[in-house]
Amino acid sequence: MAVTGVFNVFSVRESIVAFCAGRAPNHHRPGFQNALLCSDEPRVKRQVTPQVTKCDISNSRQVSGLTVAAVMERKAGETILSGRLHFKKGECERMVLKEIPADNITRPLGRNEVIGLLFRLTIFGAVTYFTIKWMVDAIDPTRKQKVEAQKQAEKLMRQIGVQNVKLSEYEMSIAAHLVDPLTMHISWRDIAGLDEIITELKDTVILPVQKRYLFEGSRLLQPPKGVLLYGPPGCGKTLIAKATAKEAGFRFINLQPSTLTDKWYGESQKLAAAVFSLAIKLQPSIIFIDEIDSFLRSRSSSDHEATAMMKAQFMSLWDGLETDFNCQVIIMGATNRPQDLDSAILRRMPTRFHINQPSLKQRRDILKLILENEKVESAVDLSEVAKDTEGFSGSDLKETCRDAALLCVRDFVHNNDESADGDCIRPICQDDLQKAILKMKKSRSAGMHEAFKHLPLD
Ligand SMILES: Nc1ncnc2c1ncn2[C@@H]1O[C@H](COP(=O)(O)OP(=O)(O)OP(=O)(O)O)[C@@H](O)[C@H]1O
Repeated sequence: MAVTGVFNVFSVRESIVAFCAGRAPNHHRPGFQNALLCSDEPRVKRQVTPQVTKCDISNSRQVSGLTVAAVMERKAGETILSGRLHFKKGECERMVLKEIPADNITRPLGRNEVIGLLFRLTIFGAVTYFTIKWMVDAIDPTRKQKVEAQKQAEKLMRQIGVQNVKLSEYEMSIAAHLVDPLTMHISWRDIAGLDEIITELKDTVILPVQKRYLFEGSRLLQPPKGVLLYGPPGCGKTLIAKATAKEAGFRFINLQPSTLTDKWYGESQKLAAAVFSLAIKLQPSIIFIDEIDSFLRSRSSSDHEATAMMKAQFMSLWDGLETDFNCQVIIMGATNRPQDLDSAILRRMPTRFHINQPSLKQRRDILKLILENEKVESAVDLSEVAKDTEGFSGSDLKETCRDAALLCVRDFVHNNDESADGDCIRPICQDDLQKAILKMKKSRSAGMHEAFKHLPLD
């Protein structure tokens, strides 16, 4: 077996020693010394010349596999010999030595050497960086989720016609929550009984963005950067936010607070920053945060450090929007519990709309809208239904109408041939609506706990 090695060998005056790289000359291995001309014997000394081609090394196994940088100095300060030694078992096969002027060792590095060194360092750095990144990616439990989000985001960006906008990895994961305007069919027409709020929203939020030229000269008349919709559940807050985005032509980022809670330290802050940078890149845009109280509730000492930092960062990024007068990004929050919101957040949401339980007239309007395209008997008195649905939210009214319509289908299925034409389903009558109202009242009074009491727990 041939053993190839490059060795450091140097002589101090008349004695020649060999050493492994990184070892002091006098700490070399004995075997190495024997093999590598590291003796004061005249025979060996003679061999350390460029002319020597053969050398007996009985102990070569000790250096097997060792590669050592080689410098050989015959007489201190005079000439330096460097060479590559090739060993076969037991003997030195070839020894090529060439003379290097001593200056070459002490002179500063040349331009090409520096470039070469930098090149090697760059390659080494890049390889290290990508290896570490690959390892971190491999052990990241949310990686699959991130890849999915990225694909979804790319698809949505194409759908909303956003091109040539470069997004970071974090912005991509937020972009997955963009709402495709094509799938957003909500308009003002789909909201009943909230005309006053809609008019106010149009004037305070949409107008300053749509007719910017009217407001350009004034800092006072800028669109609000924060809008809060508050009121009981199911009364149309989300509906209003979506319709605002649709009617104003804003891009709509439906931000789920859970998106910002990442296991990895520091990731949440990067994601929070990405929400704002993405919204700015896509402006005019609305960042909609449903149940904003769950995310930006009053800060307390029991808050996790990462959560507290993320909240603080969210607020400071929000302030950034406030100071940029050309920025067309609005944060719209919806909550059922405004009292739980952090006061610093409330201050940033000066434009507030209270969307309360619908009044009698509002309920009538909502019922009319919900049943607009359904088959309803002409004798149905919606005012009567509105009276009987005191305390119902818009969502309850919708559910009631759905139940009434289902009663018609059920009747049809039980009393008729299923293969018959769907046109035979009878229209909704007053009685259906009354039954549905009763059912809804029952489930409302029972409450959630009662409703789930009898469900098995597993
Ligand atoms: N004013 C309304 N006009 C028409 N439909 C309404 C109205 N209010 C509520 N609805 C119906 O109720 C559903 C739920 O409304 P929405 O999601 O906007 O309520 P929300 O106030 O955001 O509720 P939550 O606080 O639980 O999120 C809507 O999809 C819609 O069908």
